[in-house]
Amino acid sequence: MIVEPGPLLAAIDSPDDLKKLAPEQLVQLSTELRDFIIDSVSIYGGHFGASLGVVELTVALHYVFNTPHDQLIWDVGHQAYGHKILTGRRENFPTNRRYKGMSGFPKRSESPYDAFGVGHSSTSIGAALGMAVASDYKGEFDRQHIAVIGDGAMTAGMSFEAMNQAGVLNNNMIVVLNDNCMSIDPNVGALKEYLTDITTSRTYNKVRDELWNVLGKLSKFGPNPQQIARKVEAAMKATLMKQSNLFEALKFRYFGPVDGHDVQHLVTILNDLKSIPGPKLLHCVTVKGKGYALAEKDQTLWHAPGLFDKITGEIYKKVPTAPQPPKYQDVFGHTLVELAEANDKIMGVTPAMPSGSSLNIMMAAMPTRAFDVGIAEQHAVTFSAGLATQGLIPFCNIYSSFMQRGYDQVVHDVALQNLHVVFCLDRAGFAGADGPTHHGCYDLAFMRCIPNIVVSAPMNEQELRNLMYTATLPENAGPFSIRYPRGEGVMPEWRTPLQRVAIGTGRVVREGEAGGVAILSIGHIGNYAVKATDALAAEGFSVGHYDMRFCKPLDEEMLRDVAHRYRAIVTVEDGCLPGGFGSAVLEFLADHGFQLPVVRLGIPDRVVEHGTQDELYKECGFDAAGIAQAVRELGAKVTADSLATVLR
Ligand SMILES: Cc1ncc(C[n+]2csc(CCOP(=O)(O)OP(=O)(O)O)c2C)c(N)n1
Ligand SMILES: CC(=O)[C@@H](O)[C@H](O)COP(=O)(O)O
Ligand SMILES: [Mg+2]
Repeated sequence: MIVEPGPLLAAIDSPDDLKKLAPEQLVQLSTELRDFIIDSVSIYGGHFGASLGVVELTVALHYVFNTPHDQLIWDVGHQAYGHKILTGRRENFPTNRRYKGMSGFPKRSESPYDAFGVGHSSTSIGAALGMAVASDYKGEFDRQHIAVIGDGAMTAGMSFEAMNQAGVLNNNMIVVLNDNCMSIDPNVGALKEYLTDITTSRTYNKVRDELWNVLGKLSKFGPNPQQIARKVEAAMKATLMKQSNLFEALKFRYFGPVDGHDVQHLVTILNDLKSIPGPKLLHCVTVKGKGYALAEKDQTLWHAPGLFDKITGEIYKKVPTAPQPPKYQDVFGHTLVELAEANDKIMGVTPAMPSGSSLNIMMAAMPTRAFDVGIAEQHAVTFSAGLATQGLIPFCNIYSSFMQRGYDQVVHDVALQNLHVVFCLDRAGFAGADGPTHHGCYDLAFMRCIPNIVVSAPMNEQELRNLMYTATLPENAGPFSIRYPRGEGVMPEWRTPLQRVAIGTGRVVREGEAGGVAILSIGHIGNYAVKATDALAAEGFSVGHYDMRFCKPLDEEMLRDVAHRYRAIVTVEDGCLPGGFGSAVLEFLADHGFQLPVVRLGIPDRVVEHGTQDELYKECGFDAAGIAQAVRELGAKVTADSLATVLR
């Protein structure tokens, strides 16, 4: 189905076309842009509420600034659909987030208007500052640098690290704070409360009105940035000094709060800000999901709802014909509550992903024992370390790719002190449509090189439950990592009794013929190996399959048996090949003098783009067909090699 743009939007192929419109037309354009986003996301999917909330901001920013010469950086980038539509990519929306199609996030290789590649949050201010400093260094003093950042993303340390530097430099940059009081779930923390206080404070509203009166009068006398800036400063000092302002304290000039849905007012303000030198912050108040009533009402559900009927609001779900396996995240959420009911030391921690991780189940059941710490992965890890020093057992649940942010804390705060923190790394392996920023490729590799830590991955729901239980036992009171992928497992009946797993032991899934090929897998991807061995068995090819379960410590006894029994090994992991599980197996074999051939299947050493998980497994050769083919080829090779040896 083709989504038809309204007449004004249809005429816009780039921001140059937008600039031909009269300011009064921007309201109509915003309506058309919003309709186009609603139509497109309902049919093709993607992130929803965030883009609806910044429609007017997007129009105003591209109307006022000379993009891409002026650099516009979207934080996270899940709100940039309007930006993509106005910058020549309207017709690409049928391919949004699809295999080989348009990325769901701004991406430098996709468009010159995408000034910075994003997906992870809280990078925009630092990137904009770097660009601003570079512009000044190169003598490009006419360039503007604009970071658009949400109130959720603002809570991260990175944002404050960047503002801390920007505040004492005089580079030309504007931070647009898009404050909708929401992260994916409701935003949390003292900063959120502070922003709400400013928004509702009478003093600030008075300041805002006075300020813009001053600016309005000044602009009649023509553009004289220094003069305007000095007068604005004086006006602000007179009023703002009466009440401290966090951003002012960081030496940003603070403007707002303003209505982020008043497009014409935004145009006026942004035009004024253009001529004020130095770091500035414009605080815009917006509504996530604006213009689609259901999305305004349940903002978490409509953050990324999947396909839906835009008239009825029905979100399409597959109707199951038989009991379905649960999502791993839900097995985590329910099992954690079950464990915590039996053990009062257990706590839960998530950096801003209560719904995505299903920690919200524990937050509802045990509000004093489960914490959303905001978008703050580093802090989530160190906070967990602090809890652990006091004898508690925190389950710190972080998406694998976001854990990249908390790596030093895992090493320095947890592992070096051998603290009992359980890391549950959700979305490990290919994330799917979110693409390379969100694929959890590296955790097996970056966890297994850390001393003291146990690195594990369950092949199914029962294994996840058992590993979680095992991780709480006193004999395992050190760092313990459990990784599992996005989506469903394989066991509709998953509420199995909790059983202890011996650390560093694998499971025999299928015995193969001696002298043949063995598959060693880790984690959920082992289920694809099961399909491969079934297919091979049907061809009369007997293959062994071992679910190794632990990447560290490896099951050395099992590896020795395998190395003696089989003539070749295929390793399979939904993680990067350099340094990952296959590498660990190779290290073991080399260290112990085994010389059998090994083929490693996993995520290659290149950027793998977005697509469904199955499309990406196939592309990288470790879907069931790819695994079976690797076994056939290796089997044929070792047979040919041994024949050649006999003949020699
Ligand atoms: C480092 C990191 N942690 C977590 C996320 C997941 N995430 C994506 S959007 C989002 C909420 C962002 O809230 P805000 O910046 O206020 O934007 P809004 O969705 O409200 O427009 C979160 C937690 C992420 N992308 N990056
Ligand atoms: C933009 C972002 O980082 C999140 O919205 C992410 O897309 C959520 O991923 P899940 O859908 O896997 O929870
Ligand atoms: Mg927000």
